[in-house]
Amino acid sequence: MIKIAPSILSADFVNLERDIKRVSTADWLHVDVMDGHFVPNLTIGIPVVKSIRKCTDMFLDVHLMIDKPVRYIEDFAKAGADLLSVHLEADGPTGIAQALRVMEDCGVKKAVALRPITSPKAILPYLENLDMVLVMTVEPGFGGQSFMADQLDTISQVRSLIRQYNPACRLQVDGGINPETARRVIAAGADTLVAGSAVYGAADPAMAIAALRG
Ligand SMILES: O=C(CO)[C@@H](O)[C@H](O)COP(=O)(O)O
Ligand SMILES: [Fe+2]
Repeated sequence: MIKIAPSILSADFVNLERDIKRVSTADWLHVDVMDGHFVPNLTIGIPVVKSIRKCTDMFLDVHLMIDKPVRYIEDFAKAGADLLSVHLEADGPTGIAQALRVMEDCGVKKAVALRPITSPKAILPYLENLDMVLVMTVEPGFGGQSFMADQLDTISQVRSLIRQYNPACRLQVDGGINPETARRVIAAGADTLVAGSAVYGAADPAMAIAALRG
């Protein structure tokens, strides 16, 4: 079952509540948190997630593009995140394992994310314990970038590891997703699609969400 997660990075932040309601036909809401260190951009943090939680019942999928994320897992969980993704490049193996343990203790779903450069095999130490793997199909940091087709092979490899070690784990892709790239990533094994500009750049976001489902 394909899930669509519009990224509010492409929403109008002055009218965030209105823009969240405009994507209510989607399955999840994707929230991009950037710290200006792990990626060269600053976006939103804990207080905004807390406010979003008050204005929607949608599943909040929070993509943490921050260094040493273990420091903030509990805060994001308390703010109302349903799922947290931590980048494997954002800390050493001990820090990542700790972050996943805190997620478990807080009762949020657990995901790891991969930059395009990172080998699919890097997920192996964690895979059996994950709810989702996020494969980036652009360099993290900004919305509106072009899809990196060479990531299709990474998606296929992650899908085969998931099949082998944890078939219930979801496979999310993020970056440059539109109806055409959606078709290609689904064929490669993705089941959860993030889309920012393709949804919020459309005159009718509900139609754009339907188009992504194929
Ligand atoms: O995590 C990120 C960017 O780092 C994404 O979630 C983007 O916000 C997706 O935007 P589009 O590529 O769909 O415009
Ligand atoms: Fe994202």
